[in-house]
Amino acid sequence: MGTLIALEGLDGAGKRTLVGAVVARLAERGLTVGTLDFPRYGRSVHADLASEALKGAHGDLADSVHAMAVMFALDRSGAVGELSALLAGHDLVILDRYVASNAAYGAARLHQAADGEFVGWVANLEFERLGLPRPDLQLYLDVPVALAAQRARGRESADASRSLDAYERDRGLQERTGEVYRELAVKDWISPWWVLTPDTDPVTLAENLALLSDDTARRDEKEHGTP
Ligand SMILES: Nc1ncnc2c1ncn2[C@@H]1O[C@H](COP(=O)(O)OP(=O)(O)O)[C@@H](O)[C@H]1O
Ligand SMILES: Cc1cn([C@H]2C[C@H](O)[C@@H](COP(=O)(O)OP(=O)(O)O)O2)c(=O)[nH]c1=O
Repeated sequence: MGTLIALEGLDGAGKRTLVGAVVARLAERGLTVGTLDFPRYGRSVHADLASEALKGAHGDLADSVHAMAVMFALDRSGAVGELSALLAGHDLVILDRYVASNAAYGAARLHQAADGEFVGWVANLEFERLGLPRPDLQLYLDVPVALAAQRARGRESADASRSLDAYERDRGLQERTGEVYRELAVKDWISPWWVLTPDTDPVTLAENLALLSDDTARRDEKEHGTP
């Protein structure tokens, strides 16, 4: 059973880039790593509907914080089998966004904090009702909003398919989302969190993740007799 790690952060924080670098370092160390990105655009009708709504389609769908969160949650629900298979076949599984994205963005839209009603509603919906696996570790890539926005804009001009959506255009929302993420990290919401800085070295991060994966494997062996 692999170690499940979720990487979180604002739009343009550099999540995708960091996952690529860390996976390469872990592979060099001989570890097997599975990856999955949420939302699963092009593979999940719920993810596509949410993305289209953020670009102005589907009437007032994007106006509803809860309806948008349900779309993203149903995308993940459709991936439960795929996640189980990834965990069964790899030492580590790294997710680019997971349940905490729903918690942070939704709470921020509602001007709530991490101890507010919305974050509890997300945990109940996704971990209890939909039965999604809890991550062993959550990483928050803590990048200043201005830097993340600059990177997201740079990506937009390099790739027309990555045009900015309603959340990415809303600087206030990005600021509040960052605050909720930091609060989730401080309270170790659902599982332990590590906060990463913009200059995080992928080599050191990979070393620490390899150590964590060893610990998890040893714990599983002790508890269940299987690595
Ligand atoms: N450490 C970094 N230094 C400079 N540019 C970066 C760094 N990380 C990412 N970028 C650039 O910033 C943009 C957004 O990065 P990306 O990994 O796609 O972010 P995210 O997945 O968090 O939205 C990309 O154009 C990427 O090349
Ligand atoms: C996965 C997920 C994303 N989001 C938000 C974060 C982003 O602003 C937006 C789109 O996700 P994102 O990963 O940024 O997709 P893109 O490749 O289009 O940049 O949806 C949620 O609100 N809840 C979720 O569960």
